[in-house]
Amino acid sequence: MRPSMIRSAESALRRGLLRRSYTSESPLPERKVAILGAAGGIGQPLSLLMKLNPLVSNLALYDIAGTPGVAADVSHINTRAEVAGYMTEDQIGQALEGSDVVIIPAGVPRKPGMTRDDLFNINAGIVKNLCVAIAKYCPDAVVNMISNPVNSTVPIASEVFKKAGTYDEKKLFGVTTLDVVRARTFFAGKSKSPGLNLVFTDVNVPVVGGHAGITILPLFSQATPASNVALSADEITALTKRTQDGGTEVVEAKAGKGSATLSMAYAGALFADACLKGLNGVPDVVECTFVQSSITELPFFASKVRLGKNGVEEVLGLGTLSDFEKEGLEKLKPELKSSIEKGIKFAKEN
Ligand SMILES: NC(=O)c1ccc[n+]([C@@H]2O[C@H](COP(=O)([O-])OP(=O)(O)OC[C@H]3O[C@@H](n4cnc5c(N)ncnc54)[C@H](O)[C@@H]3O)[C@@H](O)[C@H]2O)c1
Ligand SMILES: O=C(O)C[C@H](O)C(=O)O
Repeated sequence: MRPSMIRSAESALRRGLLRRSYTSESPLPERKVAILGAAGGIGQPLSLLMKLNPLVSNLALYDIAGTPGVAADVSHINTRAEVAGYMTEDQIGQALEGSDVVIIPAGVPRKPGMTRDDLFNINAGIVKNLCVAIAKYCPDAVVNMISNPVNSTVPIASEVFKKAGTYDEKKLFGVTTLDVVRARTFFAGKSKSPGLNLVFTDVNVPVVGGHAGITILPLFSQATPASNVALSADEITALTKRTQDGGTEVVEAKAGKGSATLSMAYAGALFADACLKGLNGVPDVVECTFVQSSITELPFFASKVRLGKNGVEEVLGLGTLSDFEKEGLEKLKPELKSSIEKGIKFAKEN
């Protein structure tokens, strides 16, 4: 199908989304999306948002607890996707079989005072087992890894897939979209300053590196639309720090009740939608994401990536960096390298 046909079908469906159900006459391709960890804080709103996405024809919701209720609830929404819930481990094969995209928000979230790396001991094993099942039941699927620490869970997944002989570096993505969403919001928030008038939904800011503390490097020098008033060095430093600490800001505000769930579900849905568009042949779909990369000396790195019919079509370069960003890039490398190596070591030894 031509990309223009897909775009107009999508737009027609979006316009009618809340008024009528999808009919089988639509030219959109069949696409199955599986969410692993679907009954959790992220999983539930993400399941809702994927049910609203007209590109999804089948939605498989898997969790070790609570999925029947979430699946029954979401399934009553009159949109295209057929919903099925799966709970016990012997059902994971049914959940995964035929999936085009698998989204993984399974695992424990942070509490105040913890780093994302403190989640490694529990989440590494969860992610490893889920990836073993993906390699077995849907080896060709595009994988969107949300579970933290992303800087290590993506390398774990790559090693599991290598061991199984199914690794395709074009199909494994660490989801860093929430960093981009935050950078956009905080940058556009500057419109409250005299002389700036940025519309939140028009703003874009690339965020590169990884997904933890200083490894999150927003490139405000490349923000679009460019503001007509240069931000001061102090303002850029403050915006950068707020983006890097965005997760911690939410963890502290939730005071022991978890980390970002609603904004993450929004970000996860945006990224999955971009992957589906790429698979469907829509041209010029570009998102920042943590992938196998050769744009720095590190084997995995988040940068702008062009998405296509086979997943990654092109890993785009970093562009021109300011001196402040160059310094941030050098500072983040040791931490990111050690998180990547920790994940690889775990997967090799377990
Ligand atoms: N990438 C990001 O930007 C980002 C943002 C926010 C949160 N996160 C991470 O996402 C993860 C989930 O966060 P949350 O707030 O939804 O946590 P949560 O505790 O609310 O939900 C996690 C869900 O995973 C399920 N689960 C646990 N083990 C499982 C398994 N083996 N198979 C299937 N499901 C399993 C649990 O039953 C639970 O429903 C955390 O690791 C968190 O740090 C990442
Ligand atoms: O901060 C966390 O622990 C969750 C997530 O990685 C986030 O950025 O919100």
